[in-house]
Amino acid sequence: MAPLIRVIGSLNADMVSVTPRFPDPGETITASSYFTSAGGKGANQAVACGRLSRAKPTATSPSTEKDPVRVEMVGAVGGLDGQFQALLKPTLEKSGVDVSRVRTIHNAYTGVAVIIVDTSAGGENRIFFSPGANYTGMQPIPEILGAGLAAPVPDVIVMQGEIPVETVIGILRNIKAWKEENRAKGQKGIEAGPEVVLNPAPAPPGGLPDDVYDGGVDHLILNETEAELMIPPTEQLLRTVPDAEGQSDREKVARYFHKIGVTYIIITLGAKGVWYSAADSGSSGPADGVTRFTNEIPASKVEKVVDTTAAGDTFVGAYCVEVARWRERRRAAGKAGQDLSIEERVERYQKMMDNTMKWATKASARCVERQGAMGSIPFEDEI
Ligand SMILES: Nc1ncnc2c1ncn2[C@@H]1O[C@H](COP(=O)(O)OP(=O)(O)OP(=O)(O)O)[C@@H](O)[C@H]1O
Repeated sequence: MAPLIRVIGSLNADMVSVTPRFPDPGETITASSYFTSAGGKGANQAVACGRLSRAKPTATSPSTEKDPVRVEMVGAVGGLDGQFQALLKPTLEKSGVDVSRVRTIHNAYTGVAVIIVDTSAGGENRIFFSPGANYTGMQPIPEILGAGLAAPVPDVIVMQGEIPVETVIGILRNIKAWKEENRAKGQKGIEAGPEVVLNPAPAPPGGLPDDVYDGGVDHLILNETEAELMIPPTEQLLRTVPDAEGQSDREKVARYFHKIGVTYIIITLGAKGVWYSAADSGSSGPADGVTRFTNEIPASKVEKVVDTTAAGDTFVGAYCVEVARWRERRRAAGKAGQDLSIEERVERYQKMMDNTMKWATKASARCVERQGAMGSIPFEDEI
């Protein structure tokens, strides 16, 4: 059975008005164009996972993959509008995403991002996000908190910050408790539970409580702004990781999150590329006993930067597809490779991480060459 990725997050309708300038207070100006599109960080990342594990369907060949990575979306939409049926469902399904776990909240609206693009300011935008069902339908009730581990338990769980932070925390604590129980029963490595990828965008002010990370988050993907917002003030940070004194910002971030239990910390650097730090942190880490390794991978070459929206979501999707495939390979290998020396395992994991970063930077480079958000996310055969 192909590996399963479950994305738990937001679904939005993006309403985009393109204008020659932003209106002043009290002023009405006529937009030069308007369009709607499917959006939301959750839905974008689900679409990225779906597309980046499939070839683009064509009229003669609707699906070219026999057993591609399975992708599920968990989220909530409103019943007071037709946005899900008209906009989100068709796009998600055409990208290979199973939407049967998306709930409809009858007395709510689907989340909306009203986006104004100012053509005189080089396409700069202003965004007004109304969460709607992403909040009312994703409150931390037992059904939602159990969504991560609902059968069949996925290989990879992905979350972002556009649903209530209490829900994100509750889901992470449930996963952590479940994995701890499994480990106590002697289950190790991929048997102990899913890999959790957290992309805290937007970053919750003050970050998340420290206890959710160890066993709750295996992979943390942040851009530079989010990295800054997710760590405590320096004085407090240095109490947790005194050896980060005098280190660069990214080193501080990595040392801090490794210390509180995260195995992979990935900081995306926009046009500069990406930096990562990987460390041993138990069974889901590179390998028991492995020391830490870091690397910076430059951004992939771009013909012309057209629109960087959704570059981060494309990166996350590409990364998650690779994590799902690592697990598939590990499952297929069984006990093979377990007798490697620590040096051999480090070399193997470093190669795997570098290849994953190169693939994810290539995928996000294709996205920035195209106009739009969800529509600009490429399929696997377009990389
Ligand atoms: N101008 C660019 N040229 C090439 N690659 C880019 C460019 N901008 C972004 N990327 C790629 O996309 C990845 C993610 O970009 P970035 O760090 O801007 O994330 P982000 O802030 O989450 O993005 P966004 O919020 O715009 O979706 C980068 O690591 C890089 O590989």
